[in-house]
Amino acid sequence: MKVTSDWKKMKKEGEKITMVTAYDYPSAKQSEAAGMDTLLVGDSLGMTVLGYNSTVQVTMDDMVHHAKAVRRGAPDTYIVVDMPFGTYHANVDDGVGNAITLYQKTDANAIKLEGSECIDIIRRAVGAGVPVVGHLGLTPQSVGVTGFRMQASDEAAALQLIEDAKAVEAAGASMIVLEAIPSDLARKVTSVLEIPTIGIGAGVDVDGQVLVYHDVLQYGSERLPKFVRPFADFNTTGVEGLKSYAEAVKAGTFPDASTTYKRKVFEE
Ligand SMILES: Nc1nc(=O)c2c([nH]1)NC[C@@H]1CN(c3ccc(C(=O)N[C@@H](CCC(=O)O)C(=O)O)cc3)CN21
Ligand SMILES: CC(C)C(=O)C(=O)O
Ligand SMILES: [Mg+2]
Repeated sequence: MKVTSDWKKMKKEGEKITMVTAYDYPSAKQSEAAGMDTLLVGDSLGMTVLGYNSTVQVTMDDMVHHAKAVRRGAPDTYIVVDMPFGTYHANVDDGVGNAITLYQKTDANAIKLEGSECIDIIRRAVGAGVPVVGHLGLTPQSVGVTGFRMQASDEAAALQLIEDAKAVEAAGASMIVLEAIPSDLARKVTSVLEIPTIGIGAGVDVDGQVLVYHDVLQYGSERLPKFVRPFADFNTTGVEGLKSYAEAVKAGTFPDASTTYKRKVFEE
């Protein structure tokens, strides 16, 4: 299993970092079997597995519940877990307390929080021994303010994002997720930081990539963000499998001898 200090080393050696979200025992098991460098228990689980229209409804209890299942499915993989909306903005003390609670209850390797408002929380959480991952650009917990669209598209916003990234690094973060930003900005941020950048909709000139499990496999998610390339089609194969099952039941061909207990309990 990777440890927090490996991320900077991989960046230095130019080895790309692979990350995918995982939300439960089977997605974690598959991702570990696929050899992912790291898993993200993303608050996107609110949308992909709970059916909400944003991540804003996701609670601390939801994150703990799912992250514990992911740890059971991927005991030997570095796991990052998202701090959910509303658990780190009221004040610094509660934010640090919630970071510690989430880390301790889930046995994750790091927590992730969105934006540059929370520099003090990052510094104190890292000081308390909790590895932290930052997240800049499109920060979905602010969907009501920004919408789900590309961020930092003018020069002033791009320069601000570079300053924010430096501040997140200086506060002690060990990686930064860059979501939905122009690729030349992502390249610039990547070149000025020592910690790796993990892109999602940030182009190829970053230190690693993350995608949502359900987008990679086309599992339930219908409208894919622009930056997704699907690598399998479980929407099709899954529905085909279920249809075949229903047809076999209707036709009386399932169950058959091989799926039926043979023991007789009544005299003929
Ligand atoms: N399944 C899934 N995949 C994700 O990558 C993801 C989630 N869910 N939920 C949380 C956020 C939301 N994300 C998104 C969603 C859409 C765009 C997107 O490509 N939007 C279009 C249109 C935006 C508009 O309305 O103008 C774009 O071209 O930017 C980007 C990120 C990324 N995250
Ligand atoms: C898309 C990634 C970066 C995320 O934060 C999530 O899945 O919640
Ligand atoms: Mg998230």
